[in-house]
Amino acid sequence: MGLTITEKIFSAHCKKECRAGDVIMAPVDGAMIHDITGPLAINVMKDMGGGSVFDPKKVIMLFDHQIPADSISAAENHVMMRTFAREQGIHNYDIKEGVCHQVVPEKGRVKPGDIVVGSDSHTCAYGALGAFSTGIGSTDMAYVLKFGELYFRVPETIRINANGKFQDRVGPKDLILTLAGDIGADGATYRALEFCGNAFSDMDIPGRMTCANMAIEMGAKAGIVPPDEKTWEYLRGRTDCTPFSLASDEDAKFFETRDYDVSKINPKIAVPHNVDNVVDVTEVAGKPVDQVFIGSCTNGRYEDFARAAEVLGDNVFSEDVRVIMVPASKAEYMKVLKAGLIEKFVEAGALVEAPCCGPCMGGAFGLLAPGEVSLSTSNRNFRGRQGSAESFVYLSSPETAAASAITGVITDPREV
Ligand SMILES: CC(C)[C@H](C(=O)O)[C@@H](O)C(=O)O
Ligand code: SF4
Repeated sequence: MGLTITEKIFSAHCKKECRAGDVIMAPVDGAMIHDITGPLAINVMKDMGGGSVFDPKKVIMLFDHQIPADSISAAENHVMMRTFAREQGIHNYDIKEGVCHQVVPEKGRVKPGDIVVGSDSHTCAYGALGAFSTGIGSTDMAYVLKFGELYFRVPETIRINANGKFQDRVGPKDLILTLAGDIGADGATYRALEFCGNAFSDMDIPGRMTCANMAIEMGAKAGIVPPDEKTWEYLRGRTDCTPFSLASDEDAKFFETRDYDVSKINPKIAVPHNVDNVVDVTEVAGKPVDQVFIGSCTNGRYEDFARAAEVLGDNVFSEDVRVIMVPASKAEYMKVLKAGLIEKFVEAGALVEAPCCGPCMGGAFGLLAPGEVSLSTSNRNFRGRQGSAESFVYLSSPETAAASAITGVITDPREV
């Protein structure tokens, strides 16, 4: 019987055949730590005897959640991590580059076939580039920092066959929200999702990142798009790896296969307070919103802002809505700027902020008061996620967010 992509990646790293269900130790090709979970990982590594990290070139450090430091304790964490980076010879992107799950692929720190771990649950995002990447806890990260390997249970794979063409103003975020609603928040626990079909082969890399990013919202360890020419094109100039083929064998054993015709997918909304509480936008259209956030590692790339700008057209945003836009990285910010979209959005009434996680998890700014409603292009809508435990977060695509920011209520982007 053949092997899945996931089984092939682990087999290559362990230099023996690995099958779903095997518990193995595997070396990692990258380990990402950020300002929230990095300090604990470093302190536990020191408790384990400290010493040198396994390979400073494979440790990725950056600050993105509480930046610039929004408290004395955050500033102290940053200082502690900067000191560790200097002592260990680790390159620290500091507060300058943006959100971890945009910076890691953007800087060529992951490539197809890699195993990359990060002390952040959305590390599965790099599956968009054909890697097995997954979030781990800070104490596991301490072990990885010291030894460069970690134990894994090789996950079974759920294959998603998505074919067809999206309707206008419907796209990758609506597809991944559809999957979250169908599979459920724990429906893929400890499985790997594999994204196949021409909906993915036609999809650009940012769209694939949106989908892979949210694999964890179904409990999945990974969300992998088999590498193709688009993958290698994206990596050209970012890494020195030469293209190779990596795909599941046709006779590989899948835990489950699900088929989707994306032309039938309508704009979707995840309704508070669960990501798998997904409905067609028409079911909640007309609901007033107080704040619209376009950004995060899920939908903070130039392509996401271009989608929003296309819907905005010559309109302005509603006077009753606070529109907060945060590109996911410096590089993405510059693309949005050079395309004249910062000016367009500011003229329309938006507040455009420097790259960071921002309102996504109620961090440094953009917090909601009790009773307030946010429509967000991020990936989580748990109670209290963006502020008061009495506030409400709805999740959507950039297109739906832009349409709703114009009207002041949740709006089907196909109707503006
Ligand atoms: C702060 C970090 C631990 C957390 C995560 O792991 O996902 C955050 O990035 C989030 O999105 O909730
Ligand atoms: S943008 Fe949001 S989801 Fe992404 S890493 Fe930051 S807090 Fe987590």
